[in-house]
Amino acid sequence: MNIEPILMLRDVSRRYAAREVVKKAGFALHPGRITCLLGPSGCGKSTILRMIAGLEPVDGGSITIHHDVVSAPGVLVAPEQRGIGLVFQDNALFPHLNVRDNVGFGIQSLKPDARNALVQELLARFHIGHLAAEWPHTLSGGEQQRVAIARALARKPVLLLLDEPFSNLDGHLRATIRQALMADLRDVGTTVLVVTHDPEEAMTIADDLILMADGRVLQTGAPSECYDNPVSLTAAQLLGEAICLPAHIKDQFADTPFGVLPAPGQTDGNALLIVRPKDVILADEGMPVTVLSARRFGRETVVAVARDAEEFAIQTRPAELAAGQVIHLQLHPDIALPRFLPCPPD
Ligand SMILES: Nc1ncnc2c1ncn2[C@@H]1O[C@H](COP(=O)(O)OP(=O)(O)OP(=O)(O)O)[C@@H](O)[C@H]1O
Repeated sequence: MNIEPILMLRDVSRRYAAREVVKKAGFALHPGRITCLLGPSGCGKSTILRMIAGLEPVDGGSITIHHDVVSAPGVLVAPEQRGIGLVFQDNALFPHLNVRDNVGFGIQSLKPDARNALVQELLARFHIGHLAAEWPHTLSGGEQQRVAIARALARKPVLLLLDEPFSNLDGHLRATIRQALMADLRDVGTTVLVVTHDPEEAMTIADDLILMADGRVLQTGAPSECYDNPVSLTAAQLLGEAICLPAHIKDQFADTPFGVLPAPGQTDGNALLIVRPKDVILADEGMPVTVLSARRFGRETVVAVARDAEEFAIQTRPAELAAGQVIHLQLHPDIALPRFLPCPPD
């Protein structure tokens, strides 16, 4: 991407006592884009967010906003001087202020008319104008979140950080609230970094993804690119089920349990074939596997199968399958190029 990044992390590390919890992490955030930082619990996501916000120092590497170094060993620009908005999981509204005053809290230096106009604009933009005189404790989780985000945006931050923003919302409302809120944030054009451990959430809302595990950034890129072309088995599994099968590559072709497949540009030798469950179909002939169980979910059946010592799941249309039955699998004809990883993968 040619556009100048708003924020850059270069080789950022963080230690707690002797334990390094963020290890040479690097990525860039670009203006107006929604980026999701995805990784399992404890992998260092919140620590990265706190370092970006200036709430913690870095032990190694640097963070720049536009071209200014805001964090480096011995450098720590104060949070309020970074122009970054941060909304935590609990939203942390001021309980003694109504919605209007919560939103206007950070802009008291503005003249009253300008302040009122901006608050009105944000209340309308985030569909909370009717709640202006309400107290935080009377609001639903989703409403509180809109107030917290409007309050953060009132200071016109260059970047908005959201830490697990949807984790407190009820399951059935979550997707609807998420979709509406992200649409509003897109309309505002703010640059947003969202921390989540939910792959579906990340795939749904992100323009750009950052995949993390064990303190390291594994991969950055568009969600579809990360999903279809994972750089490692760990990266593949962060975004959902990945089927991993042995392959042997020779002269740009791979010998795999699905037969011989094209493998352009791949190095000769043992490799792993990585495919998504959606890329595998039932067929009359192909790779034989034994059904372990079959469970119907709506219009799909999830079939757990075993091939030698490997077990994995595939998705298929409703089919009568019994445990112990041998079925045959092929790769979906629409699959572009199968993905191979060097062996061992990680
Ligand atoms: N102040 C601290 N002192 C010591 N260890 C800490 C501190 N903060 C975080 N850690 C540890 O650092 C690691 C990374 O924590 P962090 O909160 O960044 O992970 P996370 O990916 O955000 O996890 P979660 O999704 O569960 O919030 C964890 O093992 C955590 O226990």
